[in-house]
Amino acid sequence: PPTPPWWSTAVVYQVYPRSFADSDGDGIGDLRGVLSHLDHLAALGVDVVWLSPIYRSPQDDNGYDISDYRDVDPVFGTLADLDELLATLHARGMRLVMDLVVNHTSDEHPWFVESRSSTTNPKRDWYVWRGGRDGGERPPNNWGAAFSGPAWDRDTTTGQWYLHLFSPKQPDLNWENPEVRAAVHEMVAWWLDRGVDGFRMDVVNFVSKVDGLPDGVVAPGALFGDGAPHFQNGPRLHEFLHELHERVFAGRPQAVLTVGEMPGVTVEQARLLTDPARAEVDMVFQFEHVGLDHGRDKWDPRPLELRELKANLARWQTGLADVGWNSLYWSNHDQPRAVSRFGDDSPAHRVASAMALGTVLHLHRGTPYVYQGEELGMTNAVFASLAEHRDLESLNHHREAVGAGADPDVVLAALAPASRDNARTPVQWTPGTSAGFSTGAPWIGVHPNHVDVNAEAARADPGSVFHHYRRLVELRHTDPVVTDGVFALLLAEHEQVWAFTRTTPTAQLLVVANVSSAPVTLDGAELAELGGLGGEVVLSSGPAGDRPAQLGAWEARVLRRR
Ligand SMILES: O=C(CO[C@H]1O[C@H](CO)[C@@H](O)[C@H](O)[C@H]1O)[C@@H](O)[C@H](O)[C@H](O)CO
Repeated sequence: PPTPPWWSTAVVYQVYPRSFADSDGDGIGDLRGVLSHLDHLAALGVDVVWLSPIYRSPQDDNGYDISDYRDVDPVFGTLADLDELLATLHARGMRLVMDLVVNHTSDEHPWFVESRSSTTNPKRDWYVWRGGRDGGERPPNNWGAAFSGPAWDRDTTTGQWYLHLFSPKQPDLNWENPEVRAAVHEMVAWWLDRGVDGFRMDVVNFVSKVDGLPDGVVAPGALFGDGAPHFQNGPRLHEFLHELHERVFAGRPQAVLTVGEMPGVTVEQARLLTDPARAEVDMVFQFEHVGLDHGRDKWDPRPLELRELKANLARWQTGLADVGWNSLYWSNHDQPRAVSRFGDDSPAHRVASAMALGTVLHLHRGTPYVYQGEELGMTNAVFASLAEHRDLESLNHHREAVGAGADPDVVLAALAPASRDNARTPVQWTPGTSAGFSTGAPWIGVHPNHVDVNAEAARADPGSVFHHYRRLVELRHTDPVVTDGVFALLLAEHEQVWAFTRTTPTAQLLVVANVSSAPVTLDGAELAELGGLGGEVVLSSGPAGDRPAQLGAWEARVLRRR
């Protein structure tokens, strides 16, 4: 059988540089800050660092708006710092995955500066320009942007409209133009020549838009049409990804990891996108499981049903069992903190629930991604005012909702569980000032619970979330069942227990976790379905001792069956 790709046994750690560690006291994390904490990552045992954008950027969307792809923004450091980080990671046997943001650039990127300068500029067609409706007075279609408002802005220079699925300072590139794709290929090759080991591709399934850019459906009460059906997973996506693979990744000395961030991608599409025979991407970030607690939208929460969550991840497991590969994540810089959203972040259950969530996710089949601070059980922010928020998505939503007549306090309350700022508070290294993140004033508030929740305390406590995650990483590195075992969900209807097996021809692991804050006793039928709770305990977050049918609150066990 073909040798499995290196990343099939890897665990990826996501660094959001702005909030990881600040080395120069300006209150903003930077590359030397990452360098100064590599011991932490090495102790955790992770194999790959995914670095959110550090490129030159006006920072309208914290770096996801790039004005120079081949340089590092001074707020994060220099190219030399990045080269040093890359060399140091490699020397420690770790790899570096960069963020590739090429659905759009910054409006301050020279490409766009040229493109907007005149309708005859050679780079005009590098972006998506249209005349507009009603003699140019109204946008070309009714699409809304991801960060509120219309997806089009009218440019004063030529009076034409340009498309921006995100902020007006993030104009979409026109991937229909082969010059654009060639420029992207060259830039990606430039980074690979510098030795980077892969790319997380930002909203890469948005690059192919449907011809004619038709209007979207306007949901009841919505201000704009939903353009997603016309720009997600578009008609030429597979072609563009395969071309990028063939032109840039194929035949490289280093085996490159590629993961496509793909809101709206389905299992069926992922079977094609991640099929090695099709040479498109290695894995995708799907969004279904991080949308189960959304009502109308992310600001309209609805209760999360465990059965739905289990069933969703199981569907991706079985869907990619014979072809392709899954990525596994609870959170990232766009999602609330895992323990607050899926666990119980009260002092009584924070540690156990963080461990249980880590256990069930890391024992699924696929490549796990750990978001900075998840290994410490960091929790959602506790902002008391709008002034403490920083993320344009949250601030724009508040302005738009209040502008449409909503009560400001009600909207502020809706930000609390869902805002991306929850993931962006500084990493808590110590119980000291600013949690050891910076000697200056942090760009966003440090969580007050850092006095207890911090890396220093976690590293010193063998029973901490940190050491549980370290053991999960170790298990993935040492036990082939974790990478290869066929997944089978058990007790699918149980409202508290998440149980499944991973089976190879010669071995089997049973994973069983109580993902609730109340103890649970399994009845005879349930125990029978599990084949009992016996077996060698490979990993457990609960108290030792033989309790054949009980699981404490948030208790997780990994048992070797054979
Ligand atoms: O799907 C995306 C794309 O995110 C990527 O693309 C965005 C634009 O580059 C960027 O803001 C994000 O940080 C990056 O991860 C998010 O916008 C998501 O829908 C939203 O944040 C959930 O509320």
